[in-house]
Amino acid sequence: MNENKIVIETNELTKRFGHFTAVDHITFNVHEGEIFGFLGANGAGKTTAMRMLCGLSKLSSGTGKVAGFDISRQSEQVKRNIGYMSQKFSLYEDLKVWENIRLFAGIYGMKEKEIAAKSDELLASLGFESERNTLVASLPLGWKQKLAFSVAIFHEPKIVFLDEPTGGVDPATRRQFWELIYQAADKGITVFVTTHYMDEAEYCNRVSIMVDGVIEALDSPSNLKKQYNVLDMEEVFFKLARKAKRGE
Ligand SMILES: Nc1ncnc2c1ncn2[C@@H]1O[C@H](COP(=O)(O)OP(=O)(O)OP(=O)(O)O)[C@@H](O)[C@H]1O
Repeated sequence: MNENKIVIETNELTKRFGHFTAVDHITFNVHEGEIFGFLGANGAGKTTAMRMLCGLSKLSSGTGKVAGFDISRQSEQVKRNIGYMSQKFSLYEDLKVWENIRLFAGIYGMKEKEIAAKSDELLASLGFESERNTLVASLPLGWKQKLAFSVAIFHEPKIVFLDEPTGGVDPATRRQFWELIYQAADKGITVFVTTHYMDEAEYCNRVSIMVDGVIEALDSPSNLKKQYNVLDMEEVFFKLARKAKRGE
């Protein structure tokens, strides 16, 4: 991680839907190569904030920069420099494994030759060589998640945004997924990840915890545990999230 280089910065970032303020003046920075956990209870505003950071949703007020580009005025450049994996899934179920890789790499403007060489490498590193021609629909969920993540970083973006990437799989499969996250961070890719699993929060360099649209806490897991005088992130989260009015 390079603490001298900021790759995500927001200043009073806000999103309103009518009279309801979903994201309420949030301000924070993320460093290059950092694994940044973006936590909050259901409805806290994580997805809404992430969509603004990815250039997918207009800000109501405030400012933000991602990979050096202004998220309001340069949203196209933002999109070209990031990877995104949504909780609802980014792969086409009715396409084969290699067709998905080629499709997404093509969207990001990669050349056929480069795609062919890198997809062989990718399938080998995932141990998926024999699944090249398998329809994604028939893969187990944990495999789909690994493939979706690998596709999201195939074009080597500066930052990858992961919205609850490991929902619905067992702890061992989630740990395998986190191995991929660490490998990406080692290559200098910044990882911005939302999760409801507190064991995953422990794996992050820093985490922020959102409550009702506001960032209530932001620090490393060890500092947060000290600050709240508890033994694990589950307890930190519980202390903060129980204040939430949303979702009651
Ligand atoms: N398009 C919309 N119109 C009106 N309200 C919305 C819209 N999108 C989100 N909201 C509201 O904004 C709040 C924040 O939603 P958001 O999906 O960002 O939360 P979240 O923290 O990602 O929750 P989850 O963990 O359940 O995904 C919720 O109260 C939600 O109902």
